[in-house]
Amino acid sequence: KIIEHAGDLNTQSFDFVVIGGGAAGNVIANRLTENADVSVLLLEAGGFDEDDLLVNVPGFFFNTMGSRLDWNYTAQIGQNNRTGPLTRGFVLGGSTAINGMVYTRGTSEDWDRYADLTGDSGWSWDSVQPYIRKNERFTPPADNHNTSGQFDPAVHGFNGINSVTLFGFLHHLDELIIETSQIPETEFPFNLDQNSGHQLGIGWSQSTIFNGTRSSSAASYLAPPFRQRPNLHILLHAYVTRILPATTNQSHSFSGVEFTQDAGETLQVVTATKEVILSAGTIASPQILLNSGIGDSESLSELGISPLLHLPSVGQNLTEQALLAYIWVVNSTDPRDFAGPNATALTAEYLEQWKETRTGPLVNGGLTTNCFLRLPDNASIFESFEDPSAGPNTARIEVVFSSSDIGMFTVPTPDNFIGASPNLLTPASRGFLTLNTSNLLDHPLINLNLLSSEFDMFAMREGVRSVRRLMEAPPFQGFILQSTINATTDEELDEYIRENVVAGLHPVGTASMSPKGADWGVVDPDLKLKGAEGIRVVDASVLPLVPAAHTQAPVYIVAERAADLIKAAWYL
Ligand SMILES: Cc1cc2nc3c(=O)[nH]c(=O)nc-3n(C[C@H](O)[C@H](O)[C@H](O)COP(=O)(O)OP(=O)(O)OC[C@H]3O[C@@H](n4cnc5c(N)ncnc54)[C@H](O)[C@@H]3O)c2cc1C
Repeated sequence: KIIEHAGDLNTQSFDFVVIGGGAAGNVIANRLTENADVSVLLLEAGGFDEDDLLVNVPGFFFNTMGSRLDWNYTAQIGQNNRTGPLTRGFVLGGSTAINGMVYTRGTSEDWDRYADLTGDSGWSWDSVQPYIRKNERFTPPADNHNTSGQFDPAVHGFNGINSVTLFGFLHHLDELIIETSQIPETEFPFNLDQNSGHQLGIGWSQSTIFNGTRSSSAASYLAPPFRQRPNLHILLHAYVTRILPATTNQSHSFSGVEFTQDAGETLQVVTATKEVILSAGTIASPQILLNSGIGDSESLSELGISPLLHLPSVGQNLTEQALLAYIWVVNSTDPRDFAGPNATALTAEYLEQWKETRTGPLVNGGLTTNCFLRLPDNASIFESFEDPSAGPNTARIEVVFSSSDIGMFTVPTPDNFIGASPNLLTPASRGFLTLNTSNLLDHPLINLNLLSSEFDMFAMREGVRSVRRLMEAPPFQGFILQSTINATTDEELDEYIRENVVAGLHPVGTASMSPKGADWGVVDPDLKLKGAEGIRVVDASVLPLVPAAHTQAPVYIVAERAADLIKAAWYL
């Protein structure tokens, strides 16, 4: 059950303590408590309100950024000395309760590369198929339209826990995008299902939405029948500060979890008799490890933290996608087609419709169509750079379309507009995260270091040019009135990009998997912390490279497999 005060727990000892109730943590909590003999305590720093409209109404997701549901981290962008927000969910459900709901698994090449890199064939595309099915339950869209020709049922699961669906409200912009994909010989061909392992081209987007309502990991994996299990305890407002060694002389065996419910005034400790599962996400998981003395010993000592385990890769290899908002002024007076100046007034009307029937413009998530692109494979940049994408069927750029995204953009003009923005999916640049102070409650220092590689700058420039070609396609004639980026030369584009690039909000890699015995990485392919007993990391931080995808589905897949690995290790 869900409780708010540690005093309401009737024991301080559990088989497993899971830190963080986000995408991964809630999968683990659910799967381990399938066995009634296993006790699990899930500690979540944020709160939970099942009826929160900000969470439940898919069309409100842009408003979650910077809200009470956001950790509100600030990160170094890595260009022109700029800083920017790095939104992460601060609520049960984690970032799945505030994200854009886009469901993309990455390509078969992405997963096969994970298998190669870690030396564990269990991470290959073929091997993770059962975990995709355990997670996914494909459901009809909110408007119950006929979906034939919009996805391939053969590559989907219909019996998993988390609902995935197609758009429930059709935008004119999407009609134009799909029309473009039907043009013979087009550079942007139609792809029936971008989650088949082959993602290139234009397709209908899939989203984690059920019956017009967001399906977060809390709504799905912690739905009432699961959260009512007597062996599952969920403690809210529990901010975990450190993981503690089992005894003072056995410093590489960990079992204690320290947390506070009163902003650090008092610290409490619970014990995991089997394992601590760290699922606090790409930012907080390495932060908790560092706070605990697990990281680069020298820099920990400099901060006054006693090093317990020397793992220099903790917080390194931070890999984040780079997004450049690209707004287009459009010739349309239909308020459903764009994020226009009347958005606020319309929102009230749309919300009434949503409340009454779970239909209307607010039932859609962040994307209703996707476009995944390669860049020219014969470009001279490849003479000096290895391709950072996973292979020839994996995109380098995604065009992020936005139509009725009320609240996302500060309206640049009084005109009506849409977004078609390049997102660099497979960056070569790497950032890092370190502690700022030894204060356990301070935010860490996050440097995303976006576009620091010359390859990434090249890819983003070409991404802008690809978007321009797309918007010049015949179906958009008469609809698109004006581009809001005037830069054309490489130099002009670079300057515009440096000034405007933002975080793609899919960071991974700060507690990376690597082969057993490797001299880099933080966890083994079974997600156990290297050189330690009693800790496993299960969340986006373990992905050694970012997939060419929005990251929630990959994290669900990792967590579903992790649950099986844990069960196998303990014969559960
Ligand atoms: C605004 C936004 C939009 C996004 N859009 C999409 C999208 O459309 N599609 C997609 O696939 N992905 C999207 N993502 C990314 C996706 O949501 C994440 O990759 C995924 O949720 C990561 O899962 P996780 O388990 O690693 O972390 P999270 O889901 O972030 O969960 C971490 C949990 O740990 C908790 N926690 C952190 N620190 C502590 C602590 N010290 N003590 C206790 N608890 C703690 C957090 O509160 C949170 O609940 C988006 C993310 C954001 C922020």
